[in-house]
Amino acid sequence: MIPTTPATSPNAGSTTLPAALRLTGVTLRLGDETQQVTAVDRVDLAVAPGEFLAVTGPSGSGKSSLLAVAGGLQSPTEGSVHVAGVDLTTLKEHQRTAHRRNHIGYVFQHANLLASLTAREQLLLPAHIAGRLDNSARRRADDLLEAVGMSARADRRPHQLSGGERQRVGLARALLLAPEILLVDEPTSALDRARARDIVDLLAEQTRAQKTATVMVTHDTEILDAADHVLFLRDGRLT
Ligand SMILES: Nc1ncnc2c1ncn2[C@@H]1O[C@H](COP(=O)(O)OP(=O)(O)OP(=O)(O)O)[C@@H](O)[C@H]1O
Repeated sequence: MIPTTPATSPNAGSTTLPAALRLTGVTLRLGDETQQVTAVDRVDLAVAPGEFLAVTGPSGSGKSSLLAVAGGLQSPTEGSVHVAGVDLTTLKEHQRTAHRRNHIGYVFQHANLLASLTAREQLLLPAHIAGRLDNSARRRADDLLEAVGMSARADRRPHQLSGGERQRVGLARALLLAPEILLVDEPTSALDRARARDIVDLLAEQTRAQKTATVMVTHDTEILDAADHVLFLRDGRLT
């Protein structure tokens, strides 16, 4: 049986909802024996549904590593990572992939859209891959395109969209399969100030509307106010 843990979120302020994402004593060491780096160092973290957590810190502080471990893309050297009640570190590779697909949405730094697909098709692709491309997925895609203000451009391909519009599509795509957890990597690095504000406000709004447990890592200190909580990372340690 897969163990489950009903944890509450210690950094969730007034919320007492069980954490959708929980990292306990997580350490990630990278490199070989001659040159080893502790990229993530004994991190404890919990994020509840509808909570927007921002993690910031200097270059090399471990932000991307933390996100990779939280999303099950990298296994921690020590500690546990609970996603929707299941400890990823106890799963086999194929189980972890399936669990990730069902419970986690990712928003990447550069949207990572496929050049040949329209905005609507970008959203439908994860449903197709998951074998869930039905009428309800199509309706949800249209609703999400509307929510991120992209209905009028649903038939455009990435080269016909601005950087901000591509990020909006990337966010809508990440939300298509209604993930409990949304992991966001430097969403504003390719955007000007106005578009950066736009996308981070949209992230906050969608976190509440879709009740996702959202973790955003960013250098961009001007967008931190959109988050419910901000944690600082230095040398892999949360402060
Ligand atoms: N594959 C790897 N092998 C060895 N060390 C690594 C590897 N990947 C990252 N590191 C090191 O781990 C530490 C954390 O890196 P990470 O990329 O997580 O930081 P970051 O805060 O995301 O940095 P940035 O903001 O510059 O993207 C750094 O010291 C980095 O040099």
